[in-house]
Amino acid sequence: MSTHTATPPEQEATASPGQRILEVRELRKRYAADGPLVCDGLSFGVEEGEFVAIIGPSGCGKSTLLRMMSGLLAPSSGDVHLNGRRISGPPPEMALVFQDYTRSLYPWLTVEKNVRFPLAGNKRMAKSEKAERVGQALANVGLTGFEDYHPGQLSGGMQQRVAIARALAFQPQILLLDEPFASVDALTKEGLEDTLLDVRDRLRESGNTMLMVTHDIDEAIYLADRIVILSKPPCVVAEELRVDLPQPRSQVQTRSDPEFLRIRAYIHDVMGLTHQRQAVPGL
Ligand SMILES: Nc1ncnc2c1ncn2[C@@H]1O[C@H](COP(=O)(O)OP(=O)(O)OP(=O)(O)O)[C@@H](O)[C@H]1O
Repeated sequence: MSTHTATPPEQEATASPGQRILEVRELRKRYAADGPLVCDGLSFGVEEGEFVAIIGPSGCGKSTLLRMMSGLLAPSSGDVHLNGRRISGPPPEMALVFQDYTRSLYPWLTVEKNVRFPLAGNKRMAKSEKAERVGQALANVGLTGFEDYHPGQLSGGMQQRVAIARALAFQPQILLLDEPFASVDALTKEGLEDTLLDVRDRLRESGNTMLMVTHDIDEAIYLADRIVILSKPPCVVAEELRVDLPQPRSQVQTRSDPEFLRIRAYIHDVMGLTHQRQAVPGL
């Protein structure tokens, strides 16, 4: 635990009262037997319906953790349980959205076919249900009317919305997002954050859970119900914080809420980012 001095935002020590669906237990990772330890015993849980953000310093192991949680990367020790079952490969209840949408979409397929792609192999699902899911997912991200476009005809932000729609059409119980908005400009990013919150509000009743890795502290506070802060490498969980900001969130009001600013100051302190700027002589 860090030796931070700021007061933690007032909160209860326990997580929200949903059912715990994902459990990370004592995860350790070395990429090579003689290589450095990247993760050193990470443990935390995620409740059904929560939006959890994972933040930490650059290179601390956030993507490594997410890949282990999605079953794409085997831990050196420890394990991840989803719905009480140990994950040993990508589980069917999970979908992923990555930072680099240019590599996650098929440029030769239309938007509609890109979003339908993960459902295509499901022989037991009726064509009409696939069409309904694709239509609903595109509506959820505000892309109705763009079904016949190709990714190259869309802006970067729209392409990332296609990638989110594709994950949603799959109707995952849990959606994992790895720095999904890191490659878009600041204004587009705000729009995408709000798209994600809208989607989340619409799916909240069905228990949809979201877990996002980001290096952007403000983004984590704006979006999440709870934040897991990782330490410098080899990473451990430095702190878990509940974010009790009013819903629905607003880019202007939420970000200027005194509680938002207090949480941000606290996280900076936990992460050792609180610097005092020195006056430069002569300026
Ligand atoms: N495939 C790999 N083989 C060997 N080392 C790796 C591999 N992938 C990541 N690493 C190392 O693991 C450490 C953590 O990397 P990771 O990408 O998980 O961090 P991160 O917190 O997501 O970084 P960033 O914030 O910069 O995106 C780094 O030192 C990185 O060099």
